[in-house]
Amino acid sequence: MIRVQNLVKSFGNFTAVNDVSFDVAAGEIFAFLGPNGAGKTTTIKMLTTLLRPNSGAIELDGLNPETHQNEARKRFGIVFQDPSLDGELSAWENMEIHGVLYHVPGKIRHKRAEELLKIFELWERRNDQVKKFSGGMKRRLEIARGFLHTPRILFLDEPTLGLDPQSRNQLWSHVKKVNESERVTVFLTTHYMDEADRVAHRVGIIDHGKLVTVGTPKAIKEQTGTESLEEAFLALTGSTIRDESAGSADQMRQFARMWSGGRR
Ligand SMILES: Nc1ncnc2c1ncn2[C@@H]1O[C@H](COP(=O)(O)OP(=O)(O)OP(=O)(O)O)[C@@H](O)[C@H]1O
Repeated sequence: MIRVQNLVKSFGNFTAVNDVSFDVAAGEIFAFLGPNGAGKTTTIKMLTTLLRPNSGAIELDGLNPETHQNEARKRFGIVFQDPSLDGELSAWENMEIHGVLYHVPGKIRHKRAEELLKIFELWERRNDQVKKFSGGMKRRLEIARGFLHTPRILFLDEPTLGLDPQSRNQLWSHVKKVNESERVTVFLTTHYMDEADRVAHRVGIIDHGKLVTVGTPKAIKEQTGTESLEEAFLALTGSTIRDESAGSADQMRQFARMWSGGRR
């Protein structure tokens, strides 16, 4: 479903993503795990056609996003770290706008919005203004919205950042439900090791732009002789994961710009 070969992205002399290769199978939940600054967001931006790689190849659902950009974009949904909902509008209206932007026909759009709002436990609150929602509810709505146009792949960049453990668990149980019922491939980034361990079928550990290992959480722990991914990370990289607050503020804006024709 996703195939990445020898991907490289440099900013000036600095190589943010350094010769990264991996495959993600259809229907898989794949976690890209690494500390802040490891190169996760840069990789997601390249996969979602927001950034052009210096070199390497990407295939999404059999398509080369460089040559089939519009077709490729229709195949995926994306939820960035920063909120992109309109707080003045209701949950239902936020879903509607997204559906219209993606040209989902009215009948299908409404049926799907209802299903997703129910799965993500927001149906009762569909007519409330989003600004009155809790952080967890807003995240759930963003993810429900990301599924609206029935993407083949959903990209989630640090979706649980800043949420309490209960909201994180709730969010993942909903994502897993859609992943299982629709076989949507989910590519997520996180620096929460425990989360990757519980949620992902397979994990890729990235540090300083290099992919250190890829495998099931179980295999990675076995390979390193450790009990947790936290320890495995330490064994593989010689350092503990740095837990800082991630703060890139411009991704949705960039995405909007990209849709209107510009690209970095
Ligand atoms: N446009 C840019 N210009 C220069 N350096 C950049 C640019 N974008 C990212 N970087 C650098 O590339 C490195 C990787 O950044 P990236 O955002 O991919 O990390 P990350 O693993 O996603 O971390 P985070 O969770 O904080 O977003 C960082 O050192 C970052 O400062």
